[in-house]
Amino acid sequence: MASASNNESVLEEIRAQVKSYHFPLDEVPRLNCHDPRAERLIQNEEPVILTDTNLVASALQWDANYLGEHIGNSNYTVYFSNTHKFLYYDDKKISKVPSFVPPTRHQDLTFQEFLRKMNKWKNGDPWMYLQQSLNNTVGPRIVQDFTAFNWTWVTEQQRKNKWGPLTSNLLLVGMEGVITPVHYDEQQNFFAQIHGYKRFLLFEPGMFPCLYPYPVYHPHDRQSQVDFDNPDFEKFPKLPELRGQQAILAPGDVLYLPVYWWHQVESVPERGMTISVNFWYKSAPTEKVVYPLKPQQKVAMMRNIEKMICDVLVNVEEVGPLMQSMVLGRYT
Ligand SMILES: O=C(O)C(=O)C[C@H](CCCc1ccccc1)C(=O)O
Ligand SMILES: [Zn+2]
Repeated sequence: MASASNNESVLEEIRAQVKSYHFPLDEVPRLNCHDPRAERLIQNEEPVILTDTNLVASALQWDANYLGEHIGNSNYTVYFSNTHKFLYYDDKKISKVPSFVPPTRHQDLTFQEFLRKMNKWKNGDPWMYLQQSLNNTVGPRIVQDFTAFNWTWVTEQQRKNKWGPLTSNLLLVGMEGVITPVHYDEQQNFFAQIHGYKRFLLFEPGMFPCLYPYPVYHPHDRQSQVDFDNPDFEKFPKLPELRGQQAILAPGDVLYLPVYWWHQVESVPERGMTISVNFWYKSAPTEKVVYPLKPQQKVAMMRNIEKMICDVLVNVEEVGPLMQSMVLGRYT
């Protein structure tokens, strides 16, 4: 296990190597999970990198060969992209947008088939990203490692923060350099880094007006329309107001990624393949509404309003014009 100090020096090296963007980035605090400041950040639903949780200590031995040997021969969803970006889309919403062209393809492969493709990958081949919820088809050794996760700590966090049930653990195995573009999720997330280095760009929910998500009915619902590598300031005039934080995760680190917080995830280039497991929890129900509403609550409300208008109008082409006639010249 790398000592804390040389983790810090590698992280410093990576901070110097990673790409900079048009917006400023502060550093997400990196704290020992026993530090009361860490607890307070989690209670305030703010991101924090937690060290010494031992959440996935039993998996720190995982690498491509270990997984190839022990994970079993069931199928895993492997995404393919002609670029290093993997923009997620919801298959179930494609019917609503006939012109939609999926930016990635996916195939079910055994882990061993995935590894074979990885080992013979050459420039010009599609990029690959394995993304699959862990299930009971994994081999006994992986079950043992999974059982040995620090469930005491994470379950205590779930209880203290009044979260709902754990909904899934997504296993992520990415080639170096792959990127999941900026989006938000509707669940609380403890993101555990197991192998390799991942860089998160994080933006608070209140940055919604600067990130221009696709319509709720669109297959890219919850994803930003903005391409950080080619920002269109005409189409997205509030983009210059964007500012965020970055979190670089080393093996063993756990990022608390609060619900509704925007994030882009990069497997740091030239640092090898990355292996991660996330822990998605249903968020706590709103007990007592307190005014002014939090940005997260406004996002949830906007989503409900969009969904209702889509349901009533049926033809999604009419949604924009209706909302514009409601707002333009009246609220603007
Ligand atoms: O854990 C998270 O929330 C992440 O975004 C991690 C991210 C992959 C997530 C893929 C995905 C994106 C949108 C909807 C469902 C699945 C990565 O590590 O590349
Ligand atoms: Zn996400």
